[in-house]
Amino acid sequence: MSAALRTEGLGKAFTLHLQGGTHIPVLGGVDLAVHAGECVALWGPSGAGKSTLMRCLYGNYGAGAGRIMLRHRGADLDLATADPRQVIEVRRETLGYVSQFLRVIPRVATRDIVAEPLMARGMARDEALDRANALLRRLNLPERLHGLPPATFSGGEQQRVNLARGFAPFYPVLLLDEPTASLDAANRAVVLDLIREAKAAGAAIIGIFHDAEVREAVADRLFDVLPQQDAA
Ligand SMILES: Nc1ncnc2c1ncn2[C@@H]1O[C@H](COP(=O)(O)OP(=O)(O)OP(=O)(O)O)[C@@H](O)[C@H]1O
Repeated sequence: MSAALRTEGLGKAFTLHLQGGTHIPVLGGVDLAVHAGECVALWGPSGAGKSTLMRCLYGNYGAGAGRIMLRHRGADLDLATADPRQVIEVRRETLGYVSQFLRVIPRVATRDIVAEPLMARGMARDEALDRANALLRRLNLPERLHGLPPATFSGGEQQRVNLARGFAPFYPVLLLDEPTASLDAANRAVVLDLIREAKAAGAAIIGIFHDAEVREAVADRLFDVLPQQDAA
């Protein structure tokens, strides 16, 4: 069976235009393949490029080299060369991303932020809000907060809003950047269950998990991200 997501020779470097054009190679020759129902943990020292790889996979950073082949609508699509319209469609249907920090949309209530990706797929508003509230409850976010914009929420509360939004629809490929970093033990356990359920439903998951307990609980294998100076 073909991988849900695979990279071929993926490379990424940054050029610091304000620092005399300093060139920083971060990723080179990355060949990663993740299949349905498995969770791969990115592994490597601080600064190796794990978050950069995640952002390339989601299309937030353009790839400098190589291909990012995503199984989308039954065919392989190269995200490295996909046009913006395709990227929007891919993010709606196939590829989810729970980043470390919630990007707060001013004045939008928490339950609407969580329900939005469901409605984008055509779910009726009432049903989407029910699912949003249920997930927020499961993540122990107090009911009184569901109707408020999350701008003033604590770090852990915002992370749970982000998680509820990321797990609300089923994504065949899900990227998780430190999904439990700001959470207490009880909520960490809920997130582990959500990850296990997504895997059981067939999601291919790529994660950065600094917490060893979390990593050992959900990751099927590690993928080494090597600092470029070491890899050269
Ligand atoms: N937008 C950017 N512009 C310039 N350099 C960047 C940019 N983003 C990341 N880098 C550099 O790329 C390297 C890899 O950073 P990245 O955040 O991907 O590492 P990481 O493996 O996720 O680290 P950590 O485990 O500490 O979070 C670092 O040297 C960082 O300074």
